[in-house]
Amino acid sequence: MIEDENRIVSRDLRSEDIENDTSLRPKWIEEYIGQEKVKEKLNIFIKAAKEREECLDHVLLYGPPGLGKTTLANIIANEMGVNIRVTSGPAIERPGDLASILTNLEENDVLFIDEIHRLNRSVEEVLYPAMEDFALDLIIGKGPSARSVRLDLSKFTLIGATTRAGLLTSPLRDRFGVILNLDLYDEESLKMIVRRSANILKIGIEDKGALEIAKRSRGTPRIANRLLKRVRDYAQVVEDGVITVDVANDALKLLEIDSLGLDSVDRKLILTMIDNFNGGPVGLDTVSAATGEERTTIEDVYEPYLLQMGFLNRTPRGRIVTKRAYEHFNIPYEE
Ligand SMILES: Nc1ncnc2c1ncn2[C@@H]1O[C@H](COP(=O)(O)OP(=O)(O)OP(=O)(O)O)[C@@H](O)[C@H]1O
Ligand SMILES: [Mg+2]
Repeated sequence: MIEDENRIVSRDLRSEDIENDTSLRPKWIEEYIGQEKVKEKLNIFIKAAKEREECLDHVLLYGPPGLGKTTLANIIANEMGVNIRVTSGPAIERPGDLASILTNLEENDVLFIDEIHRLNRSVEEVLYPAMEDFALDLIIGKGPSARSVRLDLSKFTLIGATTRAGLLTSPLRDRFGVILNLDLYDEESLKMIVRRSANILKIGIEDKGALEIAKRSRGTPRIANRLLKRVRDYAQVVEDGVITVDVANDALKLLEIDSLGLDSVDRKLILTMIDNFNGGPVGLDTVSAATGEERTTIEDVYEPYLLQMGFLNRTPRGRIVTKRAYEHFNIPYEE
């Protein structure tokens, strides 16, 4: 995903997050905050699979970046008591690469494929029999003498992650027994995530300070953790170290994050739609051309939050800016 590296509210992974992501990542379902429906289902499926001493059915996780898909894949492997092998769609270039990963899995292991929608077609075709029959179909020889040989694989659980389930081809999507949708987090869950992270990082924080960070995290744990670290810097240098609501407010103001967590790109999207298209309806491709932001980036990264905030409506005729958005930006709204 192409995005400005400096965007502090970007949901994408940045180098500073790598340390964050590993130390702050919950390891068990119990520690995983929010996403109650997802956890409830997983708890049942995991318990049932363990009782039958079988591996878990293949799982597809989808939702915007930074909501905890990678975290959940690791949790599933942990709860099942098996190894996890991590890779990603773009990293598996040829069918042979996938074949070698698959033949090296041990019984019941988890294979996690991030960005699974980016697998190329020839690689994807190797996955079909692997997922369905735990088998690999190899072609031996060339031309008229070529024949197909079937190789058995150990049973394994494939966990795929993607931003939108609709990006997968239907034969691939149909082979997942469990499909779980991660939603943006509510304020209360994000506040708990901020408090948990502060505790791990030994940062003093007041409840209202945590809430202030939660409110501006665009429903995304990765952003909440990143803001927490930046606010900590501010608290340490300018104040006496504890994150109070005032410290949080001052620090976030300095970071140019508005009261709802919107940043310059969000503003550009909404204001372009208002100024150039009278608030819509306007098609996504037109918005993309007018703002210079990629269509998929708009769809996967910006829109989910703007929709959740009730700033945008999706209609068959295109996107429409709502009255709420006009009010937030102090622009008169004409019915
Ligand atoms: N439910 C949660 N409770 C506590 N922390 C969470 C939760 N979900 C995510 N996090 C934290 O948010 C960060 C990002 O999560 P993760 O890397 O799993 O997101 P992702 O969905 O895989 O993102 P991407 O799509 O960019 O790969 C991690 O550091 C993790 O600690
Ligand atoms: Mg991830």
